[in-house]
Amino acid sequence: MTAMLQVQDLQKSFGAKKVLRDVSFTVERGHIAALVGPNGAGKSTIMKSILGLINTDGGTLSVGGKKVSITSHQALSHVGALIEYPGIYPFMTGRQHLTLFATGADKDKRVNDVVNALEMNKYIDAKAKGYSLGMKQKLGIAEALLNQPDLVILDEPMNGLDPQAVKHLREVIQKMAAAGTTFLISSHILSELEKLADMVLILNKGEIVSQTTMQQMHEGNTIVFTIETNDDERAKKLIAAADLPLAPGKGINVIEANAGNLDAALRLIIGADITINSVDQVESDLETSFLNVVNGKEGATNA
Ligand SMILES: Nc1ncnc2c1ncn2[C@@H]1O[C@H](COP(=O)(O)OP(=O)(O)OP(=O)(O)O)[C@@H](O)[C@H]1O
Repeated sequence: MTAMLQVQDLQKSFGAKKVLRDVSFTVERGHIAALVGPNGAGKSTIMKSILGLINTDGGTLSVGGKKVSITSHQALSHVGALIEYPGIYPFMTGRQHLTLFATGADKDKRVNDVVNALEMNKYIDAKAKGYSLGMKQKLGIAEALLNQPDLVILDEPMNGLDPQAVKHLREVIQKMAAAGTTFLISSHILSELEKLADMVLILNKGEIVSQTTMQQMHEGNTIVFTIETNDDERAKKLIAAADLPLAPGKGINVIEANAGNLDAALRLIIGADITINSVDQVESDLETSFLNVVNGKEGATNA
C-alpha cells in the first residue's frame, strides 16, 4: 500500500547554513507520527517543506503517492495543517473563519462537526479579537481538521492549551487516526506525545537520529532502579567495586542492563549489614530516550 507521507533524502539550507541533511521517513495511513527534536533541529522546516511552503534543495516529498513541491500543490488538497501561529482575523468570529476555509457540499455541517468535536461552542460566534491564546490555538487546529483531511500536520498544537483541552485534543486525534487520518505532530511536551503517537522520529541538527515505533522505544529503554539505604555512601562503593553499572546521580541508581544486576546489588548491600529503606523503578519514558539519543548515548534504531 502506498504510504500516506513519504520524505526521501530531503535537503535544505538557509544561506550557508545546512538545516536538513538527507531526511528520510515514511508515515503509513492512520498512524500518528511524533516529530521531536531540540529547538532549531529543523522540525518546522520539514513541515513547511512537506506543505510546499518553502523551496527545498534536494530530495522528494510525496503525499498519498503524489509528489509535492513549492510549485506542485495538487497532492495537498486533502491535507490540513497548523504551522507556528494560526492566522486569525480579529474582527471575524471563529465560525466565520471556519466557514471561509470549509470546502465540500455541506460546509455548515463540517463547521458544526469540528466545533462540537473540539468543544468550541461557547465562543465560536464571538469575534476572535477577544480570544485567549488557547482559543486561537483551538481555532487553528479546527481549521486543520475541518475538511476531513487524509493527512494532518500540526506544529506544536498543544501550545497554550490547558490540560483538559490537551486531553480532549488527544482523543479527537486518536479517533480520527482510527478512522484512517494520518498525523505528523511536533511538540515539546514529550509526555503528551508519548500518550498520543504510535511512531517517533527524533531529529537532531537536521538529521533523523532515531526512527522507531513508540512500542520499540519503550522496549529499548534502560531500566534503572533507585535504592535507598541507611548508608548510601558505603553501599555505592560496594556496588561500584563489584562492577555493577551505576547511573549518575546522588542516590544509588543501578542500571538493570542485564537481568540480575538489581539482585546482585541488593545482596551486596544486605551482606554488608546495610539497611535497605526502599527500592524504586525509575520511570523510563520518551523524555529519557530522547535525551539519550540526542546526547549520543544510544545508537539510532531504525524501524
Ligand atoms: N527563513 C529562515 N531563514 C533563515 N534561517 C532559518 C529560516 N527558517 C528556519 N531557519 C533556521 O533553520 C533552523 C531550523 O529551524 P526550525 O524552525 O525548522 O527548527 P525547529 O526544530 O522547528 O525549532 P523549534 O523547536 O525552536 O520550533 C534554525 O537554525 C533556524 O534558525
